[in-house]
Amino acid sequence: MIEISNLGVVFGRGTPLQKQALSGVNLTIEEGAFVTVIGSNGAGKSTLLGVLAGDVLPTEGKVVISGKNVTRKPTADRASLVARVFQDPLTGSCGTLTIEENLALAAARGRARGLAPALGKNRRAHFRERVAALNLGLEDRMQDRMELLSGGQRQALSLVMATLAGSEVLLLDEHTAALDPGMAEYVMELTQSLVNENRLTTLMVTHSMRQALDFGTRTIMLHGGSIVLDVTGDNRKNLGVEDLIAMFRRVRGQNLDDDALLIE
Ligand SMILES: Nc1ncnc2c1ncn2[C@@H]1O[C@H](COP(=O)(O)OP(=O)(O)OP(=O)(O)O)[C@@H](O)[C@H]1O
Repeated sequence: MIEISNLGVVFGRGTPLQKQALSGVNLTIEEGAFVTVIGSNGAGKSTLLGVLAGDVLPTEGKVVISGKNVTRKPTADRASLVARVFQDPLTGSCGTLTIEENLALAAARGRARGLAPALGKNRRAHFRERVAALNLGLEDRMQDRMELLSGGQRQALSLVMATLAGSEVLLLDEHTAALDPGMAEYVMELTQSLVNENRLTTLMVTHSMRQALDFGTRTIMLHGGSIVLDVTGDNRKNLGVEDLIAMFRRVRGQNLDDDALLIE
C-alpha cells in the first residue's frame, strides 16, 4: 500500500528557475492496485514516480510505502520495496554487462553490498528459465552484452529484472513509448502477467489514452502538479478515450496539438 499525503516538490528553490512540480498531492493506493497515470507534458508524472523511487526528495509531505515512512529515504534504502522501468531501455540496465550479469545485479538490489550470492549453477539456471519464459530466444544469449539487444528485448528484460528482488511496487515511466506497436503490445502483455504473478502495486505513466483505460484498475490525471482526475470502478469502465481527451482539453483550456498521438 502507498500513502502519499500533502506532497509538494519544488525544483530550484530560490532561483529564477524555481518550479513547483507537485503540490498538495494526496493519494492512497491499495496493495495490488494498478494505477495508470496520465497528464500533459510537465504535469508532474515523472516527478511523482521519482518521489516514490527516492530519486526526488519532497519539499513537503509524507510518503509511506508498505507501512514504512520512506519520505527522506534515498533510492538505495528503498530498492527492495520499489522497482522502476524507464522509457529509455538503456536507462535501467548496464549495456556493457551481460544479460546474466544484469539479472544478477537486479536480484541483488536492496541487499548490502558484498552480500549478493555468487552466480552459482542454480541461480544461472533460474535466470535462464526466467528469460526463456519471455519466448524471445534470449536464453541462448545470456552471455551477450545488453547493449547488443533491441530496445524491445531490453525492455522485456528490464521488466523481469524489476521482479527479481521481490519489490512490492512497480513504477513504469512510459515504458512502451519508444517501442514499435507490436513490441509495445508484447511488453504490455508481459507487464500485465508479471504484475498479476507478483501481485505488484503498480503505477504506469502513459501518454496513450487507450493504454490508460485498457490496463489497470484506476486512472489518475495530473495537471500543473496536482491530481485533477481520479477514476476507478464503474466510472472508469464508462469512460472512453474521447472522454479523457475532452478532460485534457478542459484542464488545459486549449485544444490538443495532436489528438491522433494520444489515441493510438
Ligand atoms: N530536476 C529538475 N529540475 C528542475 N525542474 C524540473 C526537474 N525535473 C522536472 N522539472 C520540472 O518539473 C515539472 C514537472 O516535470 P515532470 O518531468 O514530472 O513532468 P511529466 O508530467 O513527467 O512530463 P512529460 O510528460 O513531459 O515527461 C516540469 O516543469 C519540469 O520542467
